[in-house]
Amino acid sequence: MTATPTPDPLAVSARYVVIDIEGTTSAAGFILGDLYDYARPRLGSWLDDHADDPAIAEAREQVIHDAELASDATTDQIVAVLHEWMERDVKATPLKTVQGQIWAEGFERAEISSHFFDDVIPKLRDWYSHGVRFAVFSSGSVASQVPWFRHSPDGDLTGLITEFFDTVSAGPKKEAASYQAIADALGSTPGETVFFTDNPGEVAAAIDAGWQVVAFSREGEPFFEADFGAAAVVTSFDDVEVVLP
Ligand SMILES: CSCCC(=O)C(=O)COP(=O)(O)O
Ligand SMILES: [Mg+2]
Repeated sequence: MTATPTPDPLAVSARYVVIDIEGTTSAAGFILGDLYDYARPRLGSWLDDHADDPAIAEAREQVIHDAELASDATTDQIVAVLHEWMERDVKATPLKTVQGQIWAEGFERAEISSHFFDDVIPKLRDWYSHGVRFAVFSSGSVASQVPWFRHSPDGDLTGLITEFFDTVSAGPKKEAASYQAIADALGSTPGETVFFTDNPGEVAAAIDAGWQVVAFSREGEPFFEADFGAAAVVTSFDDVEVVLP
């Protein structure tokens, strides 16, 4: 019997691997299920109880602006917009700010936990042990990214992550300038930095910034078998081998 040859892993030479979360390290269904279900009924009271927090006040103003609500819009009106964005998984920064604070409290209370595909954590640990360093760039706010990695099913992973970036600290994920800002913050060059993501728009922006990109096409995820343009496409972290330059 002839054995089916195992394709060689995709070889990537990089100092920094910057990772997206939803669709790349973790299932969209888990985030849109467990996490969204946790946030949805808590949005209104969170907005009211934290009205003095400048980040929440700004989020409120941004929703009013983006959804063209009246300047004196009620909390219920704002929550209706947030619910509608959640329905469509719109990656709007004000939504991510409010969700992120709610989730951070949920993780702290052990009422929610995170999810990683089986192939992810062993590879993060292996590459880290060989000197590769990691950063996160997600639409989810840094306030939620940190506990997401701290409360993984395999323990605290935050020691593996050099820095966390979101759309507030780095900028929109579909703009090349955001990737330049991240490389600058990491003290890395675009050429020695690789972005792992599932989103074709993010693939294009990172390539525009001169980064290496690995596109994740995972079965069951929103961008499975999408057109990833010039990027190398894989289905799992097991399909990749990252080595230092
Ligand atoms: C930190 S868990 C919540 C992640 C989230 O809200 C999100 O929108 C993730 O989107 P990504 O940019 O990682 O695809
Ligand atoms: Mg994603």
